[in-house]
Amino acid sequence: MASISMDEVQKAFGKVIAVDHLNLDIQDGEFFTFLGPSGCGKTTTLRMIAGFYYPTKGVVRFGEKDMTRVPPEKRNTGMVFQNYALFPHMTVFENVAFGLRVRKVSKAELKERVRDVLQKVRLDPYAERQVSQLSGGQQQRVALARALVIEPEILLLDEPLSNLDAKLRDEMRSEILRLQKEYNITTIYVTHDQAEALSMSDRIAVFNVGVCHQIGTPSDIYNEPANDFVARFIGDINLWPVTIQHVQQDFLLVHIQNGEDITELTVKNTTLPDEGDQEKKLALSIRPESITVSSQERDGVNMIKGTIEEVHFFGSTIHLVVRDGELTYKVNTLNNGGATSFQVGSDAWIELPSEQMRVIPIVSGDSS
Ligand SMILES: Nc1ncnc2c1ncn2[C@@H]1O[C@H](COP(=O)(O)OP(=O)(O)OP(=O)(O)O)[C@@H](O)[C@H]1O
Repeated sequence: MASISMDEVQKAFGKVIAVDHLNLDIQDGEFFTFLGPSGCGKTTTLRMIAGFYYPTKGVVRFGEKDMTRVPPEKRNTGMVFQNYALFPHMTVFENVAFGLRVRKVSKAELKERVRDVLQKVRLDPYAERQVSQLSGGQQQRVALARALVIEPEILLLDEPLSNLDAKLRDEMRSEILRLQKEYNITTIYVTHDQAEALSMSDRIAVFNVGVCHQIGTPSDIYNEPANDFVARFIGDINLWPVTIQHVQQDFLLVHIQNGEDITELTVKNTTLPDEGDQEKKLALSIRPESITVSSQERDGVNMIKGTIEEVHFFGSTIHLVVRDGELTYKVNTLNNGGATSFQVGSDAWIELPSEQMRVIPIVSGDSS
């Protein structure tokens, strides 16, 4: 096993800065995900860890060892590529054995190690099949077996499930997690799929345009997004430009513009961003499931009367859009029977709990 650190890493391709000022510490045995939209620098970062690219600036370490300019074959990393990169006309056995032959492992040991890993990925009955005769999911398992057979210290997975249909993807997610725990191997997983990242990872790094915006556990990232980019990229969210009117010991008084009017809300003080970030433009954020809704009149702090504009029925949950003047609120509520009283055009009382709202810096130039 190995820990990985990246210290002030930059990678430039000519004038394109693919990754900048990257600082990461990945623990031994951790399942760590790089998440972000297309072109944000995830693959470039993974390739710097694999050694396919060397950084333009900064240092990459495995444990205490400086690996910045060590070639890939001397790194002991196993990589699974998006398109699997298998040899289609070779058998499953030969594909998996390839890395061991390159490493001049004895015949007997090779046979044993390939058989063992094929069993672990549940492909032993297919050892003599040609790869071109396998399904997508089976090919994915061959790619995993090929990466694992060399007993790497670090497993690198680049969007490994993106070519599979939804059902197979679910199956392979569990399979990858099972193997990762069984081998107890430090794993880096690249994806643009937030559900995949949230459900699989110990920790996630969220990237956009070459910059890492936040590193944290799935619940940190979801519940306490560092800025509007992270908030918007992960899950659904209500976001409005906000001004802070008054800071009290426990509470902030904030204003959001509602057409010509102002909506005044009370927010728990602990959600104020760090001092440096308070210089930036700020947004108020709250998840749709954190807003409570009733079709009965209610009183209370941060209670808003609105009109239901949209109702989307999902079975276990109901998603509403509630309008008050120029502002709309996305509200997700559990279907507990009574929820059928939510009709388009009828009144609704929504409450924005003060401890569920966060004031976050706007970094993406768009807070709508
Ligand atoms: N070999 C290269 N030469 C020039 N530019 C590159 C090269 N590789 C990547 N880039 C650029 O660097 C940026 C980051 O690319 P990267 O492949 O790391 O993104 P990504 O997040 O993995 O995207 P995707 O999910 O689409 O694979 C992009 O702007 C890309 O065009």
